[in-house]
Amino acid sequence: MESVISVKNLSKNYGAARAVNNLSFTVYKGEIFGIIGPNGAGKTTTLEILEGISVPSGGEVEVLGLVPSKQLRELNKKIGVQCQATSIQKKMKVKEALDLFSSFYEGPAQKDYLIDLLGLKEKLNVKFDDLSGGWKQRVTLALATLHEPEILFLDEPSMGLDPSARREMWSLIRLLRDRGSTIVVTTHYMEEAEQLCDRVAMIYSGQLKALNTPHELLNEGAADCLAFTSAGLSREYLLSLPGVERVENNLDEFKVYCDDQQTTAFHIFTHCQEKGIRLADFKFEKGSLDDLFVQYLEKEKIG
Ligand SMILES: Nc1ncnc2c1ncn2[C@@H]1O[C@H](COP(=O)(O)OP(=O)(O)OP(=O)(O)O)[C@@H](O)[C@H]1O
Repeated sequence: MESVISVKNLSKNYGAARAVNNLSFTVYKGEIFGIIGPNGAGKTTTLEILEGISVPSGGEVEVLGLVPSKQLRELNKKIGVQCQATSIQKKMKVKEALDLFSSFYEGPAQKDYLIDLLGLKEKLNVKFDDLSGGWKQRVTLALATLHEPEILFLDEPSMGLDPSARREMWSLIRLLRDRGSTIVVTTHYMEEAEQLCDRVAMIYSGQLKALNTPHELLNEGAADCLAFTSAGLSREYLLSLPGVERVENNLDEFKVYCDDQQTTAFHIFTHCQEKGIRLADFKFEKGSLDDLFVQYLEKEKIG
């Protein structure tokens, strides 16, 4: 596999605060690489260093064989960065924005192709500010892709989109990947990481906590859970059962994360039978990346 981004022992300090702390990873050509983490984890800072917008405090970064902080002009010809919707003039029409951005690039910009691919034809004469959130994201995606970048950087590309617009956005991102771009994407949405990304780096407090395919991350670490409703069971009782790692509840709705669903279910059923406690909507659920993420955060708090 060809490496297109190499990050070794990267750190970034803001005064005494460490936004990124000894981070190392490699991104391979043609993959959708996700960076996930809670607010303040260091996702945007990492992305900005890769894009050459921010200078690292320590470590080594190479993007397509270039050092972003020193070779920005060359890098900008090869990478695409999705800008925030707020950075486009509100009154500018979609067509005008596409023309303006195309004029920044020397080579033949693939404007017409992108208009077709992203279905922008019907919106060309609409002012940017009159577009819905989903359409704004499509336009900023097109603007970042006009020069057929080798790597496309997307910071929270589906932030604020409804579930159907989010799915459409994923399809578009996959199309761009299938056309040959490598995609680096940050996200808060674990479902997005699970559905969209080929590999995912989980970061917390600027440090890498896990890096793998979503499937392997789940196999390695995510606890499965039992979900049910019961007015007669307490959180304390459930936490006292062997093999139970965590209990989430909202009034009488419970999620019990455990290492062996069968055994834990057996304990709960036996207890409820003996005490005459009613259980409803009992389900065996697979762990998700969301669950895995909460597990990491809880371990971190305890540690
Ligand atoms: N320009 C700056 N000056 C000082 N501190 C900063 C600056 N930019 C980021 N930070 C701090 O660095 C840490 C990482 O911020 P960053 O924006 O990279 O996190 P993030 O994972 O992208 O968060 P979010 O999901 O909220 O966007 C935070 O504690 C943040 O407050």
